[in-house]
Amino acid sequence: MDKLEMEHEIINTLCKNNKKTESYSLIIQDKVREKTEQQLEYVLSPINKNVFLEACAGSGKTEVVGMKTAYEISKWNFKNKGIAVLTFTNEATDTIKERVERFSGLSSMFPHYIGTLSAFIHGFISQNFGYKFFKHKNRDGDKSYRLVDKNLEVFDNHWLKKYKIPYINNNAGHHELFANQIYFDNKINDVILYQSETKKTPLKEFYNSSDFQKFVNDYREKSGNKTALGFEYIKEQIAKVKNSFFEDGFANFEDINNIALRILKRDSKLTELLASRFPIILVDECQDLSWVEMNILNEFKKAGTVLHFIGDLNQSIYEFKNANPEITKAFLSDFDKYRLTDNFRSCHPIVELSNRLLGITLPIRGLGIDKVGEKSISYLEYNDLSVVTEQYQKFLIGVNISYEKSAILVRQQNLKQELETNQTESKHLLLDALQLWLQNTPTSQMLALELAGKQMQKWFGGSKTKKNYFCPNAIESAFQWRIFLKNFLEGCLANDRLINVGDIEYSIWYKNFNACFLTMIEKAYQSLADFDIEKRDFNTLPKLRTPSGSAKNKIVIFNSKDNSNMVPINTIHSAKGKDFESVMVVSSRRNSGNSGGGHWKHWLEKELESGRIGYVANTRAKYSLVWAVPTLKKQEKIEVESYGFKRITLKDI
Ligand SMILES: Nc1ncnc2c1ncn2[C@@H]1O[C@H](COP(=O)(O)OP(=O)(O)OP(=O)(O)O)[C@@H](O)[C@H]1O
Repeated sequence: MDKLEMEHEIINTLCKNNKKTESYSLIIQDKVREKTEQQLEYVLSPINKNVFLEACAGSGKTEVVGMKTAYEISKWNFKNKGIAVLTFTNEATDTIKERVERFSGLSSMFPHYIGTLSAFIHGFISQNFGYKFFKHKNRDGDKSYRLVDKNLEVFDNHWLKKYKIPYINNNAGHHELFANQIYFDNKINDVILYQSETKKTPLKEFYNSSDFQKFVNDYREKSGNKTALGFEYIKEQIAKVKNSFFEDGFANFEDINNIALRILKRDSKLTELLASRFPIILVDECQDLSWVEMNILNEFKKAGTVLHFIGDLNQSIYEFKNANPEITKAFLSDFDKYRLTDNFRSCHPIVELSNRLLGITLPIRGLGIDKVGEKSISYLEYNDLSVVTEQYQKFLIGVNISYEKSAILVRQQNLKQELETNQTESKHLLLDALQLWLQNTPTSQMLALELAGKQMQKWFGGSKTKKNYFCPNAIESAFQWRIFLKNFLEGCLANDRLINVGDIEYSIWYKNFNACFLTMIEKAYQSLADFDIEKRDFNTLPKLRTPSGSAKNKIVIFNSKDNSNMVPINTIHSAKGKDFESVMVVSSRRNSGNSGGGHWKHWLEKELESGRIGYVANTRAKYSLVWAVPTLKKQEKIEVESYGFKRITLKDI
């Protein structure tokens, strides 16, 4: 079919319902005619074949998925089975629903389903049938699972104590863990011990660690049993706790996916039933599928469901949840391929640069307007991060792009916080911490804890870094340290003389503070004492002295930056799927191994996730892309400029 014939077919199908008004038909005609041949070809792609629509950044795939869905459901004749369109976020679900409603003229989607993949897996599989495969106490006829977050802390959820994981404790360099913090990883066939997104340890690794091996060997020596505490035994003991967690009707997010996969693998009849309920499944942003999610969909495929995957493997940035573009690519090898290679969002220089950096050889075209000419790709060197935002804002004024339509993107939260908070060094740590605590915003309170921690560690001793709010080495729980700081600050707030600082001198505040701080620190310490290796006598602490030169000055209220008139700062992950007229991607200062894709050199890595992280960031920009990088050496400058980046000079800002 040529373009005209394709348009005709789609318009006729979408408008065939007599009830549809003339204005609706006109909108549909416009919308269909503005589509490219590639876009129309996908809308008309067969739904009896597995298809991969490889859609480059900015290619309008959301709209295409919406039109495809509307086209198929306009032809649909079944009442008891339908198409499932699966996304990864509620926001994406809403956008697709809105498009489908607009293109189909329908307001009820039944028997079709548009929703997140998680809601689909949980709602149609695990919550309905999990109890058949795992023991479930089935209280009052409720056979579902209550989802318990992996990050839920036992501190204010004492009920979790019942599910404490045996053998995992501080002796082996680990915190206590509870059943909500462990899950099975099918891909590596091992249990994962979860402490945080950056600290997940496979059980085998934990078991073989020198600390744990020492514990095992000591035990064997003491008990005279040379085979005691073997790996399989420990694993079984852990499984017992996990099973009782399930039995009581609890599960974490990963468990729910595992339960679904187990159901589909064990019960082919049920899988066939589910596959016949959803004979077609479309997955938007398929590059974000984790290993287990892909295997769940594979069970549907084996039972007869046709899969349409839509996405961009170059934007695969969820390694931490086990999403791997190589595995996705292998899975897609027998799918029919369709492509969208026109980027309508970004101007050509930005598209060309992004492709070159990642080594993309597809003929992707940048069709967005080129509004700022040779300033489309620029770099800004910094010595001092605190002035970068201001310089970028001046640059934006120069190229006539508004702050609201721009974004500053960073890889990591800590860089975001650093850019958001006031960089002027605080001289009056506790006084400033109290003022910030009173401001009661997440950012100001984080900074308050940091300042309070910095002062406290001078008294406690032993902390080297500002990580965990300067938690001293002798304190075994960084979490309890945070609580202690919070309790201390809140204790101070009860004292009017410490918070009413208008028109008084610093020396007076310090005098007031010294008069009462002992009581407050002792009170806050009560909850920390159990986690402190050292014994403390706060009576021996020196009094806090007014920093020299400020005694007779009136107190100036410490302020975190007023963020209301600033370019918003986002992490790259949270900017996925969005676009901005100008984007400044800020590189971390150092190219250390653990900056996880945060340094500009990582964005030049073609084969690695860090390169894709850079790609996602770069392709958010429509007219202007700026890299803020720490001052470059001569060779580095040559390298950056070889990609076409133009240096932003003082005269630009
Ligand atoms: N055929 C077309 N002609 C003109 N503009 C189009 C066309 N198709 C899509 N667009 C526009 O291109 C822009 C980019 O679309 P969209 O944000 O849906 O891209 P995307 O494929 O989801 O990108 P990404 O994967 O990078 O997030 C939108 O403003 C959309 O309206």
